[in-house]
Amino acid sequence: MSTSLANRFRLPMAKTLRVIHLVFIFVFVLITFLFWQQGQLFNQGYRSSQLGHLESVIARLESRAQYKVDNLRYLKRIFIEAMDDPIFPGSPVTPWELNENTIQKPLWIGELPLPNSVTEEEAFQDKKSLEVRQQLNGLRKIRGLFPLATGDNELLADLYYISREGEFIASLSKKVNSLLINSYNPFEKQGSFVLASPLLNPKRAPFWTRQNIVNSDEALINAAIPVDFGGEWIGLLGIAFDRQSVEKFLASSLPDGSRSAYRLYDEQLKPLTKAVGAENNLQLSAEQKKTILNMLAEKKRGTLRSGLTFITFGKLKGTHSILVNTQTLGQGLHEEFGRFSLLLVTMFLIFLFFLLGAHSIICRLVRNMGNLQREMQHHALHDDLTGALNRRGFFAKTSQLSPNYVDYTLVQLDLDYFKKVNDVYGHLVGDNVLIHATWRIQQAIRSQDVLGRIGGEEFCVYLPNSDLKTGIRVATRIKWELESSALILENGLKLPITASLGVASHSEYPESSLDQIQTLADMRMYRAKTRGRNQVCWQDDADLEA
Ligand SMILES: Nc1nc2c(ncn2[C@@H]2O[C@H](COP(=O)(O)OP(=O)(O)OP(=O)(O)O)[C@@H](O)[C@H]2O)c(=O)[nH]1
Repeated sequence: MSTSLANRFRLPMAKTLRVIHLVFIFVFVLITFLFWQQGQLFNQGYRSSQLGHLESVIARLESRAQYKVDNLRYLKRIFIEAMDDPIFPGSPVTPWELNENTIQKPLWIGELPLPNSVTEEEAFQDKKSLEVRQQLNGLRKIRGLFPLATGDNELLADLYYISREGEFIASLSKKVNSLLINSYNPFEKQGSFVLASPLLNPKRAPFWTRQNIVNSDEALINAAIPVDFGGEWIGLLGIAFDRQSVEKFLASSLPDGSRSAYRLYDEQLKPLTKAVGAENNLQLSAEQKKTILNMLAEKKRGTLRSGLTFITFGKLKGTHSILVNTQTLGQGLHEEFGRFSLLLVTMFLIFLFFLLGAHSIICRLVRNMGNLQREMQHHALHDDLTGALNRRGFFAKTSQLSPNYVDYTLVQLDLDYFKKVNDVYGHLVGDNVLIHATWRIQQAIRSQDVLGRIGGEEFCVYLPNSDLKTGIRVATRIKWELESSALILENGLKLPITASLGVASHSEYPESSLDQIQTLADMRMYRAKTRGRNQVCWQDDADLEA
């Protein structure tokens, strides 16, 4: 089919496909936007739910911390009252309390490596011995309360008292004692003691401190309250938490069924505990720490998405610590928001699958329809036997071409004695002669020339940009091509093929239409027949008679 004819059918199909692509792109963008919007809502919901969890843990931690501080206040009162308690007036300090081997005992008296510390012997020989005894009375009284503080309430387990002069340290457990001693740094003069001074703490309020433990990464968290007696600051009453007890404390504050990992950090984001809750060994990177600290400088709580991990963080009041919650994608998917998000993603994928499927089916249908249409068009314009243009196709094509070419020439040709071929050898051989003749004619013409089978054994060749002379030359070449190539039959017999040709050119009658030129060529072809066949005729009767 010629390109212009083919284009007539290709263009609408390309246009239809373009419209289909656009419609599908529009649907895809619209639905993706709706899913994205829904995803944003889920995201916001997830953020606030994570913040809500964090808030609840922070609230529990703060209330537990407050509870401990309230108890410290209460114990301080008992302690001071007990110092004046006449129950043990002037009672001697029993030797086991002074013996260093008694360190295993719940109430241990030892010596902190304070500069200018007073030795035990000195403490009980000079005037200070009374004061020491008074303090021991107070501690005995508090110790009397220890049995009441068993079970879940571990408040008193890590309770300690340090006299201001560092003469003794006393607590329930040997572990806390040794941690306190190890965390003590005489050169820094102990943060707790500085913060307990009346100058820095005129209200004598409880406070929290963090002490590094020498030769380890661990730290001790202290809730402490200054103790004053007789108008003088005499020591510190406190509760010490080592890492395990802080972790226990944190774990007991987590909401039931939490799928997140919580970790407590100090103000510089140095970890105070291991991760507690759902297993998650995430280490905050330097970049993440920087971002979190920057965000915390502006507000108390925040969230951060880091890869597949979601981080929520918030400051704790009073304790100078930061609680960080991390949730991995896997952990999040077990929660309600995670399940909804998974459902949303699955629905989107299903939608995408169906959209792509529908798009491919519709495009295939349109292409098939286009191909079918092209095939039908091809059949409508072409001869099935020879593949050349049929009468309709030939005139459709040449009438399209002729306005572009001022001069054109037509060669009309008719095979000679074709009826005989059919009659003698049968129609099949007749068909083969037609196919063979078409092929031979095509050998004799140029690619821009148009060949059509316009009747049974009748052909017409359109020669664009050609005058009569050229037409005669081409017609003679066709005649020669046909007569010089007989069809070889199955039995080896050579079947000669000849044709009578009539040539007419538009240049002869410039005012004539294509139909008129074709009629003229046809008349000349008949003249060639009557003059004996197998010849080219380009003249009219008048010319011949002349
Ligand atoms: N095998 C075959 N024969 C065809 C086809 N189309 C037309 N014919 C036959 O072609 C023959 C044409 O015969 P005529 O018009 O008498 O022409 P002719 O026998 O070639 O004689 P002249 O043209 O005078 O030389 C007829 O017998 C048609 O049946 C075709 O597609 N296949």
